[in-house]
Amino acid sequence: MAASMHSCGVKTPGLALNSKMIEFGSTGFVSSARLFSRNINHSRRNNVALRVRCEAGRVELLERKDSQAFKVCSTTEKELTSVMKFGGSSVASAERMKQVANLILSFPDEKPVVVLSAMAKTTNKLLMAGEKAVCCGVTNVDTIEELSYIKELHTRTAYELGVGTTVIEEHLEGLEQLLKGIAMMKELTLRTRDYLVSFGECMSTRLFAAYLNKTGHKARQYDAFEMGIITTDDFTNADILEATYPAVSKRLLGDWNKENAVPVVTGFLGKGWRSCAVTTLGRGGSDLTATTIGKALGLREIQVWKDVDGVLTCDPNIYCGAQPVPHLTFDEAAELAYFGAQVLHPLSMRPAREGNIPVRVKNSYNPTAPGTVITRSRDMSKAVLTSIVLKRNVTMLDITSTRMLGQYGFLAKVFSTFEKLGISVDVVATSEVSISLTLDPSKFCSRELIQQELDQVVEELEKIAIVNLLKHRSIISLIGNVQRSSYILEKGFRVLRTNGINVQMISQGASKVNISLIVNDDEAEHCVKALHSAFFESGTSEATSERASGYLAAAST
Ligand SMILES: Nc1ncnc2c1ncn2[C@@H]1O[C@H](COP(=O)(O)OP(=O)(O)O)[C@@H](O)[C@H]1O
Ligand SMILES: N[C@@H](CC(=O)OP(=O)(O)O)C(=O)O
Repeated sequence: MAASMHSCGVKTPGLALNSKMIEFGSTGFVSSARLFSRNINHSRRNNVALRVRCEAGRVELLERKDSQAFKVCSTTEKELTSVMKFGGSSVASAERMKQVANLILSFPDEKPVVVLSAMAKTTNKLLMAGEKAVCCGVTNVDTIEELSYIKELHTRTAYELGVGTTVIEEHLEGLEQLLKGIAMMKELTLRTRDYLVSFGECMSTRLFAAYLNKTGHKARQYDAFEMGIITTDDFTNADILEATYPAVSKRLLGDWNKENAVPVVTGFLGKGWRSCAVTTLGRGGSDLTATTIGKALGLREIQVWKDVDGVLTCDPNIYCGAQPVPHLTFDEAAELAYFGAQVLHPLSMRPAREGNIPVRVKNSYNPTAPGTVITRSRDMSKAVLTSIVLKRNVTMLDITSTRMLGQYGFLAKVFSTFEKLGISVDVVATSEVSISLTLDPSKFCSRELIQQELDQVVEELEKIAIVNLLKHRSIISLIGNVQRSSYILEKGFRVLRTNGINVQMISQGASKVNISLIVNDDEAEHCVKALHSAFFESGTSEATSERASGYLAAAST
């Protein structure tokens, strides 16, 4: 289809607006066709927010936020269209960076904001180098193996990309200086840790932008902490603040309108609003950077490019027969990420859901695979189980009130203890006098503090209850259509019983997309495999759920 544009006046009740109408012809025009097929389009220009419906070649105005003159967003104009985020696995080497550049350029109608993570392994190596620097002495910093690895990787990549090392020299020198500082101080604070890992994203984006420029495609590198990503000062796990959205929009759109250079932005990083220091958004945080930018600019789509064919039915490291899930809702994806599926950052769905922007999870190693599309809603009529997620090494607490039945305030007292100690709870099941809940050790302040904090929790709770602390448990989350929870539970428990597994706690989240089961760590992988085989390989996956419907129909008669 071809799109032609002509000016017209769109009249809506109470508003006479100047706009353009898009008409579709009959020859190929990819981006307009996409606009057409997506049906609803959002546009933000000159502080005017529009919602338009594109149907039968016409653009109908649904909503606008003020009464100034505006233009309907047209893909024939050079507007930023999407975010394309590439994780560390996608930019692991010069060869991979070249392929990613080709991939981006293979969508000539896309005008993306590119978000990059650090080159694969870099973040872990930086953290390791920091740990070693604490105790190796200033004079030995240059012998730290991880420092040599990072220097060698980035220098080689610069040469192989043909961009020279000038763009990263300052950072490589700065990194060594920082490690010497850590060695001198003999300590690595959370704040320093964030500054240290930021070198990874700062270097990958500089190399990539330089490569695009070298190949004749105008690009501009941005450090997120200089570009308006404003966060809390919770180093290593900072939250994005609202002020980010207008700041990012102003900066990126302002520059784009002036110079039309592809923005290449560091994922994972932000700037603490009080400290003004570099912060990070938690491991895997580049996904959150991508959705935040997508929402800030009101873009059409957010793409996160990984090394797998989308979100899979379970972790492929647990079971290699995991299959791609074609469609998820924001709620399902958020639950899946929160309960441990490494593929998405736990908070990354929030901005996408708020902006109602579809997120597409794609494989940069296999770009033609359809991937997973994540949207606000989807057809659940055939959905049973979508994905199985495993979170290992959780601690479970059984808390039984020492008072009589019917005592009010028990739950409040228990939860106020967690609030006081700043510890978050994952899964909860309650009766009138007892509570079972799980705590995620990865959310404790630091590894060394885990036992100390646990002892403190138990000590506090023992003032009002008998406490039983159970370590080395796993949460298996069944993400799916909880309208079919009885069927999922019946089948799931049958599988677990056959395999001799004793479930120690069960909880169905208020989100209604997740049933969580707690089992011993050493049984968990086996459970996931058995459940996967029963739900996805014996004809009761989403694609073939009729038997489930049949079961429900039979059960209700
Ligand atoms: N349910 C799942 N679906 C897809 N990938 C998963 C799932 N659970 C765990 N993974 C792991 O997540 C990895 C992708 O996430 P991540 O490493 O953060 O990618 P990137 O670094 O490219 O952003 C995959 O390689 C896979 O091993
Ligand atoms: N480099 C950071 C941020 C990130 O998002 O990485 P990735 O996209 O490779 O998961 C990390 O390793 O946590």
